[in-house]
Amino acid sequence: MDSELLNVLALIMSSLLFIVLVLKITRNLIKTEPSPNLPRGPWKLPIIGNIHNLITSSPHRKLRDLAKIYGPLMHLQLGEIFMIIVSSAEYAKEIMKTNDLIFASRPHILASDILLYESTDLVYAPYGNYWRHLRKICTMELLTQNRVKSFQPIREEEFTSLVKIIDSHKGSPFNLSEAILSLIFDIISRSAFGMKSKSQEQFLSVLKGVPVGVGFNIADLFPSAKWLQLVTGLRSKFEKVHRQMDQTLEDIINEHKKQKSTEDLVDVLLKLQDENGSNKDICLTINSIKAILLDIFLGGGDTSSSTIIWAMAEMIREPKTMKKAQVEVREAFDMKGRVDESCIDELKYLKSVVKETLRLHPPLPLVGRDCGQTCEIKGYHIPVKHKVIVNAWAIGRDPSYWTEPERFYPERFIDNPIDYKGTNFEYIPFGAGRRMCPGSTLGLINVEMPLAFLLYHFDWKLPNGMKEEDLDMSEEYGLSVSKKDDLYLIPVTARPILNREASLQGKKGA
Ligand code: HEM
Repeated sequence: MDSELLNVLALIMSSLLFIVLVLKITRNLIKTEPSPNLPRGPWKLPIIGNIHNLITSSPHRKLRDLAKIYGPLMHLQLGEIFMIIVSSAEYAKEIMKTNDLIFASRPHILASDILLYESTDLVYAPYGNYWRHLRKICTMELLTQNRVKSFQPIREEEFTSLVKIIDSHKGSPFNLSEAILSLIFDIISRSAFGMKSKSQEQFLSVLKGVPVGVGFNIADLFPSAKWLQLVTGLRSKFEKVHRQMDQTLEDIINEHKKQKSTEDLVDVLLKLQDENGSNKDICLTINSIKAILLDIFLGGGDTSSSTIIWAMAEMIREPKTMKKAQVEVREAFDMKGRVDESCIDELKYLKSVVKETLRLHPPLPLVGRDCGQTCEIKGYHIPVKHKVIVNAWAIGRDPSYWTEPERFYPERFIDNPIDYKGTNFEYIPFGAGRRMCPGSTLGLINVEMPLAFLLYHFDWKLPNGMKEEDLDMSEEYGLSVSKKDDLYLIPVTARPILNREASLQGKKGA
């Protein structure tokens, strides 16, 4: 939770003590109407409700602890906002499948209004014709299997140059977190915007300043108190970042209008804008294009890079797992002398490593929806406009579905039909239902391939004689939940990178 929030809370709390006492006395004197059967929740303080229950930097953990007491469907009040917290696969299915249409919009937040062009992007657009139109563009044009495949040369080039950089640091501690973050953002920006340019570098540096804690900040919890947006400085922070990002996107789009190069996502969107000129109902404006590009950039970058780092951190703590993954990758690619995407489906164990990483560390642990219409879920009353948060992280660690849930054990996914499609509600790292992530194909290839490269070319050791169990696995909330401390590892080159000609000759000889 934000530090501004803590300051404001301290003020509110002290002035509330008196009110609480008065209310406690009057509560017993006034007879209330029988309330509908709302899910249970912790006792609520006046005005702040349950904010004090959530003072922690890891809301998904705190919410799981509360759900252990109050149940898998829990009612909370955070300031002016009423929330239903879902912490079991059964209730997640009720929200994301049985009643998916009722919960098809997302909660309204200040950040998306300012940063994402009044929520005209795909992630935050309210459910309706406009959202359907954007979703179609994403699933049929921008993020299709073929489109993702078309970016293969970009990925291979970037992975190869990463291996060269790591090789030049062999034998000494290397900041893998930093290198992977910039690798993934380079790949996404080259795929979305074309070749790297001056404005892209600027875009990346601007994004590093995006304020964290989106969704649980004080301005979102007291939306009617607009002054809070000013006092906390949140509005001006968001507006500053927005102005910088907007200028960068404007430059990128203008460059694309002038120059014709290999087709990237900006070109596809501009083409669709021309074709849609006659469709007055759904107009793809330049701002919608910018908003979609931000979804791809923000949605696709941090999620993949944090998953890669969690996977490497978990494997370094479990040397047998890392060895097993390395043996598999090396057996698959030793004949070719290099890693390529054509064999990725053969890497069953590596895929299980990624699945297990996403079970323990879903980059977006809390999936937000809005209740569009009063309804009943298994006998509980869910009022319209309540926010619904599905705790995908807690569900992925629920002992009712997972044996030894806290253990990193990729073997659990071998010969196990559970997949990412959002039909197994005990495993929903990409969400489920109509708002499910449309970028899973791109996201997964951007995780699996770099891991294959890292495991094929290098052995890895912890620096300074650190023991496996001493590696700090603390989390940090940002655009996604990532490992708090950068992961430093010592690379030992096991398979030096061959130049393309040499590897092709090796192939011919074989
Ligand atoms: C490891 C990688 C990723 C993970 C774990 C992930 C996870 C998620 C989750 C949990 C949601 C919410 C789903 C729901 O409400 O049911 C989501 C939505 C979304 N994701 Fe991803 N994502 C990843 C990569 C990507 C990539 C690469 C892109 C695009 C390039 C992307 C674009 C989006 C968009 C646009 C939405 C909003 C969809 C809508 O509301 O209709 N994601 N993602």
